[in-house]
Amino acid sequence: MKQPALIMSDGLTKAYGPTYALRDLSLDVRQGEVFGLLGPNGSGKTTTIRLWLGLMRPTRGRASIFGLDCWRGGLQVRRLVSYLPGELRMPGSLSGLGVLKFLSGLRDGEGLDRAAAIAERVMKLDLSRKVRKYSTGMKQKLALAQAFADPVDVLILDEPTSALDPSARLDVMNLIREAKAQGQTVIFSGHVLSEIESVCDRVAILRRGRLVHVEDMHARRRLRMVLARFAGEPPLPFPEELDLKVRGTEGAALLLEHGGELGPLLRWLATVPVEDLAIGTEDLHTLYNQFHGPDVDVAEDEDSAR
Ligand SMILES: Nc1ncnc2c1ncn2[C@@H]1O[C@H](COP(=O)(O)OP(=O)(O)OP(=O)(O)O)[C@@H](O)[C@H]1O
Repeated sequence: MKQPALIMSDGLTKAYGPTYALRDLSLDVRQGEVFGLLGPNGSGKTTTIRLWLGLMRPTRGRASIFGLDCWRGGLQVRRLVSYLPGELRMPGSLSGLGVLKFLSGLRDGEGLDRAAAIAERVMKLDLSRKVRKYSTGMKQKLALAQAFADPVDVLILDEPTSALDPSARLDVMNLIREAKAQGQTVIFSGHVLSEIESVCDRVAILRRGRLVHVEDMHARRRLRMVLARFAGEPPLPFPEELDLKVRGTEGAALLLEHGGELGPLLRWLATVPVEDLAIGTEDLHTLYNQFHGPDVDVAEDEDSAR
């Protein structure tokens, strides 16, 4: 069953003079899902997040979260949502624990024990050290510990792993899975496709301020790519019940997309003259490259805001 929409955006637009940072975003995020925002630098991810948090006023359109208008109800929205900004500023004179006390104090101290536990046990931080002596990655870990501990239903994380080493990245993916298991909705932006692939329920791809694609990752994980070289002509048309489509050719082989069950496909393959066969999955890179690969013509996006 589809979850109800938690965040609704309708024609959401932000322009700076003649430049669109975001244009006509109509997109819903459902309650309880892990939602990824993907796109190259400057594609509008942070703008989307800041509009959803009511940190800036839309030029046109609107967004709501929990039914509250994100801009007019911004203060309330920010009480209900935990936000990890892409650029962190922390008072360097405080210790790690001091920062957690300060941040959790904004929510009446709730979440401090959990934040300290995540920071020490998962992120392996020394909370007695002054934050000015923390590395960039350590500061990001500290802020993440607080974000995951906040007693809220929604987490919005702007590039949460940008400064982290590979093992800390895995820890963050596990914390996102735990958050989802507890019923929280998690939205995060990023550039590491494998991370997004591993945890997201759905992914939105942005290009130059426009939403160009939304992918259901569950359907994608079920999708199989079949590379088959047939003796003679390929046995077209394929039986309808197989859910098999031709994606293209690779040399003498056909590249097929298969969305159905494996059993019927294998049984059918045993009845046709296949000379060579490979079955695999398709990673998110292939999809991303359809919108951002070297062959993509972006000239059609070059509109002015006026
Ligand atoms: N204050 C501003 N004034 C003018 N243009 C801005 C301003 N803030 C953002 N922009 C522009 O809006 C566009 C979208 O920026 P945004 O920060 O949303 O991108 P992003 O996808 O988050 O990028 P990154 O991956 O680098 O964080 C960019 O072209 C950027 O230059």
